Amino acid sequence: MDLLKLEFSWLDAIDLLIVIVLVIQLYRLLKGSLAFNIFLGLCVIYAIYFLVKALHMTILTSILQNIINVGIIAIIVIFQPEIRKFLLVLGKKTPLSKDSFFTKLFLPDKFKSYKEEEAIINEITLAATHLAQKRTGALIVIANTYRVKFDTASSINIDANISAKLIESIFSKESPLHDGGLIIVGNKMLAAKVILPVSENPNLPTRIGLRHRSAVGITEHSDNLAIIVSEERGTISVAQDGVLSMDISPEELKVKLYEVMVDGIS
Ligand SMILES: Nc1ncnc2c1ncn2[C@@H]1O[C@H](COP(=O)(O)OP(=O)(O)OP(=O)(O)O)[C@@H](O)[C@H]1O
Repeated sequence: MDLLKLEFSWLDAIDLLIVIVLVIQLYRLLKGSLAFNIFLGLCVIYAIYFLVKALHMTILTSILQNIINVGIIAIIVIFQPEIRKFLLVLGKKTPLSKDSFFTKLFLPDKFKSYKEEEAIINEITLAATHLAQKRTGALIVIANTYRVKFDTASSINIDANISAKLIESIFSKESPLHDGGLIIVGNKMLAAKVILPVSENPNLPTRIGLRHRSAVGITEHSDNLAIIVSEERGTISVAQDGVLSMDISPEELKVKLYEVMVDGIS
């Protein structure tokens, strides 16, 4: 009997832990995005529903019950990109995902490739630092998958190795490729002059323009990291998960790039 009780309490603890982890993941995913406000609105509706139910207010309870029933479908439609991303994050943390501890343990040759990634990180950081010093605007997207979707109508395919000098020349004001974003996937620069989706998040600072807004936009529904060099202020910023971290140092940029390109954290 006691054993049964113990088992129950363990299960309860695990249950609670899983719920906490899921809520934290959900919070991290939605933080700073428009969906976060919708999420808060839904929490308020749920809270009111439980309150009126506890108070036995039958009419209000049945109205809210109906709203919640329809709301499940609405949630799936509204949060479709977030749900997709949430599942992606969960998949990444499984023991068989490509960046997991177990995979690295049994596939030690993954470690060998870090040298190449370190070199790439240094090149990108160097380029961003030089561009910031020269107050040359730039927008670089580090995409985590080859399936990255971007508008190809105006973009130019490059498929080149990553080098600081090439990145700097792409964004130099005389270059025909300097407008728009540069897409990097793995160890290649895939395309330049890419038009990115502009974020409609009303919580972004009003002083930022389209370069920063489109950097946020491309990270809102995908696993990308976007690096922005401000032409106006000569500073480096990054966008990730729809959140903009402004005016970071080259060292901080390096850490971000490590997280994305080596640790596979996003
Ligand atoms: N949708 C877009 N996708 C990619 N790049 C864009 C997009 N819209 C604008 N840009 C780039 O941003 C440049 C304009 O930047 P703008 O001054 O509006 O932004 P900002 O965030 O204030 O940046 P900065 O601090 O460098 O001035 C354009 O010349 C173009 O290169």
